Amino acid sequence: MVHSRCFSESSATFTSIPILDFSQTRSPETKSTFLACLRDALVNVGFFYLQNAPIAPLVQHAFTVKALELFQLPLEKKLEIEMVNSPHFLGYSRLGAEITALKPDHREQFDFATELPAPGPDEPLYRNIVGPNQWPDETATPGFRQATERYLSEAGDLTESFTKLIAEALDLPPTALDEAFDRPQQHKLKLIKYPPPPEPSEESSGFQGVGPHKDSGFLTFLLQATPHRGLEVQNKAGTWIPAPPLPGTFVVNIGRALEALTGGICTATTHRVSLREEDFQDVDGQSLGPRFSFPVFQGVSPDLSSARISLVIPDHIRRLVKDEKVKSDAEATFNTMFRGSIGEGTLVARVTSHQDVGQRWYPDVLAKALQGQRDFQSQ
Ligand SMILES: O=C(O)CCC(=O)C(=O)O
Ligand SMILES: [Fe+2]
Repeated sequence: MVHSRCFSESSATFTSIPILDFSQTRSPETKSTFLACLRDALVNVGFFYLQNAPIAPLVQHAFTVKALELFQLPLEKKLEIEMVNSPHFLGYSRLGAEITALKPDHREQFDFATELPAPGPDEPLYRNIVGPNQWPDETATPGFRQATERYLSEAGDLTESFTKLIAEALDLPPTALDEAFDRPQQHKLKLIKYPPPPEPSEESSGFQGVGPHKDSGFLTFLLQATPHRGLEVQNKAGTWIPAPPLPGTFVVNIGRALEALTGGICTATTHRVSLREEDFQDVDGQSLGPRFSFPVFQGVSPDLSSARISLVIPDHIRRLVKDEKVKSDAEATFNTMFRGSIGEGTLVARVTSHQDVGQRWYPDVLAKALQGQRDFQSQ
């Protein structure tokens, strides 16, 4: 079985991904069941499917249509908003431009975010992970910006409801995590296209959609917009568990910021997208075309550090956490970097993923990050 409704407790060596139903949060009788399932997913799995999320299907649909149109623009139009122009890591990344776990990802993507101004010159460098978007030419994609901002705004409201639910699932007051966020808070929306993998060959073997990684933010809300399989989640025994798209659901997962804030009680789980030829075909062997997925990464205040946050998590919740170390901890080199401020850790993660942006805007940070990676590997 690939996934399960939350009937019983999972363990850190989960073999299925729980399904939570957001509509249960609306009545006091069912909310406690929801919170129990959420608690289990937070401490053991780090991933769950969410049904009945309050993002209107029409808003999802309008955004998806516009997102697919955006990918159809000619390359020169996309390059007008190439990410390398932006010190805020927003804009277009060509196929293969992003690196995860030391290898290029076989995907093309656009990064957008809640529209906010760039930081002032006196603010810390890492605050530049927040800043204004590069929007595509409105005449080339009429209505794109509006549909995207609408979607991101509804997703932003959902992140706020979830922040309260997570606090409650940890038996904390609903507002306990509020201090982790800026007002307004910037969230990121990534539009991703994974073209079908090249014919298997010597060079293409080991092609990755996106390599094993943990997300940097608080929570991620992922819309799998096509029926392809490929997303996989690693349990603490190191086994990869598939997370295929379930119609009408989002895949929600915990990022490093939430893990750091809760001192590791909530677990940020490693995941990847594999590109297998068979995942790009339907049951009759017909091509499904490219895979599209749209994650929203819930941001936190870049100034936040685990040293500054005073969360006292009750003992009975702490006791739920089994002290199992994952056997292969992807990108473990980032672990120590999240001990400073989250903004600093995130900037290091970004320059390592987008080295062209790093080279242009943050050459010193990039040099240090690459040295850190080399030192880690030679240990
Ligand atoms: O495409 C997906 O399904 C997952 C993408 C992902 O994990 C990421 O971009 O962080
Ligand atoms: Fe991810």
